[in-house]
Amino acid sequence: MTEKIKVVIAGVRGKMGKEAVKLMQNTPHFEMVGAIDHRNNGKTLSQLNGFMGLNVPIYSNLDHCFNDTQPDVLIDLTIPETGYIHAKTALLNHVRPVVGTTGFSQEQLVELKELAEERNLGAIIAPNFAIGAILMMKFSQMAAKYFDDVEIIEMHHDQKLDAPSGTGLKTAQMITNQRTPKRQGHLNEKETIQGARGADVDGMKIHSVRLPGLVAHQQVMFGGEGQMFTIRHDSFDRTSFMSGVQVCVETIMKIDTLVYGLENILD
Ligand SMILES: NC(=O)C1=CN([C@@H]2O[C@H](COP(=O)(O)OP(=O)(O)OC[C@H]3O[C@@H](n4cnc5c(N)ncnc54)[C@H](OP(=O)(O)O)[C@@H]3O)[C@@H](O)[C@H]2O)C=CC1
Ligand SMILES: O=C(O)C1=N[C@H](C(=O)O)C[C@H](O)C1
Repeated sequence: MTEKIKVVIAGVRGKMGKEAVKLMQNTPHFEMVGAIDHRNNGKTLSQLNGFMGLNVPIYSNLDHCFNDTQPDVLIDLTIPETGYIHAKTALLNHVRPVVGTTGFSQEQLVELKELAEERNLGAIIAPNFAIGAILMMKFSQMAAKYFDDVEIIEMHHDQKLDAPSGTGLKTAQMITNQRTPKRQGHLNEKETIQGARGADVDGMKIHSVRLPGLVAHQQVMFGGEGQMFTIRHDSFDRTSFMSGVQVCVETIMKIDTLVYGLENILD
């Protein structure tokens, strides 16, 4: 019998955290050994609303949690500043981080990659766990070879902290690998209200929409002579992310470097 993968989840009370806990319960080869929650140190999950019967210890301090529970993997679903500290602390404790939290800087990604490689540990930072979103990004990268003019519109719920979204930023980076930098729009274009034309990556634009009712949506629009090509993905429910989380937890046990983006580990 293969051994179970022992997992700690940070951000358990959050929208993504709750789904990740269900994934643990429904996956026989995963075992949730601890939870990180800055408000409920010392309790067990079963003492919180919505986690009936789950006798999992809660910690606010990662070092204590790792020392007591000896996990293989940390899944982080918190906020940008905390997610970065959690990923770093995990690697320093020989625990492999699967990070869904978005909003990391380029410097933070480089630092975590160096740390993972120094320690020969797997680490995955996945701006989007949904397979449809990965395909949207890959197809956008393909299309960018033929269209230089592109605008990314990412749309999320209004509780989101980071803008642009991790997915929007990753899409722009993937397109940049194919597209010759080009300043889009009219040469003399002027914003009469700052920000009207969106964020700029090598002359391509990213627009962030935040509205109640949305979950996670993105469309990538390519314009050419007399034509428009639009690639769109919608996550209507956070269950859409969970098969990707599962693949990450399984894969991270077999790699010894940091992978940024699920597209790099899917067959
Ligand atoms: N990669 C992907 O596919 C996806 C990534 N995300 C990302 O995942 C992250 C979480 O999203 P979501 O679940 O919607 O957000 P929520 O706001 O619903 O959940 C965040 C959770 O993190 C907790 N938290 C905040 N600070 C700390 C801390 N210092 N220590 C421990 N826990 C902390 C919050 O607790 P409290 O409420 O008490 O502050 C809350 O329970 C975001 O960065 C989001 O962008 C989201 C969806 C998909
Ligand atoms: O905050 C969210 O909700 C999401 N965050 C990720 C992102 O920033 O791209 C993934 C998904 O879009 C949902």
